[in-house]
Amino acid sequence: MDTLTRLEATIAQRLFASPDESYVAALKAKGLGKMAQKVGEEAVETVIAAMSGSREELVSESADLLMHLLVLLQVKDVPLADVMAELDRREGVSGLEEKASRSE
Ligand SMILES: N=c1c2ncn([C@@H]3O[C@H](COP(=O)(O)OP(=O)(O)OP(=O)(O)O)[C@@H](O)[C@H]3O)c2ncn1[C@@H]1O[C@H](COP(=O)(O)O)[C@@H](O)[C@H]1O
Repeated sequence: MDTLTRLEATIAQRLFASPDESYVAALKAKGLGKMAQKVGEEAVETVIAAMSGSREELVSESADLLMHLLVLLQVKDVPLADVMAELDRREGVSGLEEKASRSE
């Protein structure tokens, strides 16, 4: 099982833990608005790290971003597999476009 899939399963469990014991449960208790806001904040921090931070900061902020995105997807009942399928679909589409442009 890959890291994101494992983390998705952990988050699914922790959403029902006590907010006193779990960051994920505490975030959920703050509501959808706060969960969405965190994705925005972590995205901005990732951009700042890319523009003016170290490689280490970029890795760390990217991890925060992916983790908070997984929380948001989970509470919106969107499995990570659906996002992966969309990426696979695009890869297929762009592969076809590439083939078509080569045969022109
Ligand atoms: N990967 C993470 C992870 N990445 C970041 N964070 C938390 O995300 C928060 C982000 O920090 P911020 O300074 O942006 O947020 P904050 O200090 O809480 O401030 P606010 O803006 O929310 O008020 C920190 O509190 C980190 O501890 C994470 N918390 C948990 N996980 C994973 O989620 C699993 C479940 O965690 P629990 O729910 O705590 O059991 C863990 O096993 C980990 O694998």
